[in-house]
Amino acid sequence: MNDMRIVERAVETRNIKISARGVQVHYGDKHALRDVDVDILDNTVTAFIGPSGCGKSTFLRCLNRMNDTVAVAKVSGTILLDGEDIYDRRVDPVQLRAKVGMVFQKPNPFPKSIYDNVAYGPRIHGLTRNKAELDEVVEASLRKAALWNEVKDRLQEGGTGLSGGQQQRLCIARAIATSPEVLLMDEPCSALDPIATAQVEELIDELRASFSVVIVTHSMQQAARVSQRTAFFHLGNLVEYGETGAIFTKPSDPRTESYITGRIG
Ligand SMILES: Nc1ncnc2c1ncn2[C@@H]1O[C@H](COP(=O)(O)OP(=O)(O)OP(=O)(O)O)[C@@H](O)[C@H]1O
Repeated sequence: MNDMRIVERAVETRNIKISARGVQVHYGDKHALRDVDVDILDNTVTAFIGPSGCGKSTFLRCLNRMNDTVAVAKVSGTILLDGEDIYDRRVDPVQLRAKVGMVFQKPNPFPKSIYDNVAYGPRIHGLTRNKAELDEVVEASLRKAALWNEVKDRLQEGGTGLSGGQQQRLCIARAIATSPEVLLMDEPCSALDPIATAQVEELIDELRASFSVVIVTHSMQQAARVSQRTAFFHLGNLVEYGETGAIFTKPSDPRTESYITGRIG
């Protein structure tokens, strides 16, 4: 019986990709995030939900040190990626962001060709040795992002000339071209129509085979459709975290229940 418990614990430990403890964020005097503890699992889609201003994006941005770029932001606590402290002085945030990629709310392709958008990360991180290898990475990333068939004959055309949904898939291809271990998505479908949204949701489900995906969403239907784990934030606190099905069907905190039934929002 004891042996059994040891085996179960070992499996759980191996599956933790990011472990956050006591994370606090201040923007000047504003205490935006309070004492957040959470373990994010590998090969899992984790959704962050909660009312506007509750700190979802703030916490997401802690996970690849994007808050470093906000002068007034002060982050404390511990965040481990595979057991390594990402806020350790020796960690280069640019290298970290290649491992923990990010896709933003509004598609933001660079004013470069479709090819160069995807090749950008592998080039700056020196991930390929020659043009043939780079071509392979570009093609593989565009295929994973379900965009290859639509753009393969116009790779030298500008990325900004694509439709909104295609641009967002191009940004996903750009983010996955550096072979990240975690992909952070901040409301990735909010600028997309229902068809493009469905394509990106399908893609998210496929991407979890390769890495851990964390998505901030205002849509509870989307959280229920794409995620296996859900974290509910309220007024800077992580109120409840667990299996998505359980959070939506039998939340344990009354604040979660009020939010998912539409009483607070
Ligand atoms: N750069 C900033 N400077 C000052 N305050 C900020 C900054 N970014 C966020 N905040 C504040 O921190 C709190 C949390 O914001 P955050 O963007 O994380 O919330 P959110 O849950 O993602 O909201 P939304 O769903 O509206 O995007 C809010 O009160 C917000 O006003």
